Amino acid sequence: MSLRLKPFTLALIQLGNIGPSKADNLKHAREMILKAASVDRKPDLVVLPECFNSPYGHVHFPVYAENIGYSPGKPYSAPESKSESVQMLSSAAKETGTWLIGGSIPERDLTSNKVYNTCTVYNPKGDLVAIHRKIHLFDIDIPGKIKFKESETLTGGTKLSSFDTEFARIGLGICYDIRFPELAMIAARQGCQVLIYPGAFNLTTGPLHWELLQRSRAVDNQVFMSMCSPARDLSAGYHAWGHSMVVDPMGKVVATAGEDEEIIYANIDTGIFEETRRGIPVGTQRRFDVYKDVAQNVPI
Ligand SMILES: NC(=O)CC(=O)C(=O)O
Repeated sequence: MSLRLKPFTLALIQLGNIGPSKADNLKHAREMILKAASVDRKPDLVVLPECFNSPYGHVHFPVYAENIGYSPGKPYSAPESKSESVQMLSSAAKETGTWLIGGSIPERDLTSNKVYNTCTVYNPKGDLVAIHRKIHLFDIDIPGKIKFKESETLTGGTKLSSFDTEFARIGLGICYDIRFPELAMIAARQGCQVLIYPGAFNLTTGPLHWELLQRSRAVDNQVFMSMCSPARDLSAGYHAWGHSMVVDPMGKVVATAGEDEEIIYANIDTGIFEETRRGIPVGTQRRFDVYKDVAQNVPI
């Protein structure tokens, strides 16, 4: 059963200065979380970008990976986690008294020794309440433009993830996951009104696809859709697109960042959510009797 969407304020931290020192990255992320929360109208939910504690690249993931003490099917525990990133995120959420989506970090599962690109989520008491392992790995090759193969060192997650707050049910994904509309549609059908995907598009795909995909997922599912990127750093090995964004259920961009480090805020308005669903009732007009072969895995 879906809980009711209530108005809330979302803050996206388009984090800059992500360099080789994990300690510096964590220190800077912590300062920015405190800064994001120290405004007159404190945000209810703060979000960090994909891979905020490590440079983004398959060679870096195993080197920066931390075990976060997570075993599928077992309860999460931030205070017991030995992960320095989890410790920092948990204490920052508690100190600010806000919900926190901790971007993503490379995570090592000690049982399998596999490495994942993992998002962790904290409530205002600092409890670790949700985890999302990036499901669709970013393996692309556009000749002369960009070649990237996360699967060289990462394993894809196998579970859909969402969490409930007092103001919304929120669906999670990470970056490339947005290209697979099924994930967003299932989340919406499970009652998520807001989808938040930490992400790091690049200078080839970003200009054409970053906004288009977010507006598409928002309109398809009549949800708020948001992606939070690192700032662009042309001295880094991977050049992130930036332009962290929040889109409303009508597909309107309600907040967007530039390329540099920046914190943007968006007021999530329940009126537009209800009006959109009432005015264009696609949620009740679907023809699942006609879409039978969607679930058949036939490559195109
Ligand atoms: N970095 C990603 O996971 C995805 C991306 O950059 C793209 O889809 O384009």
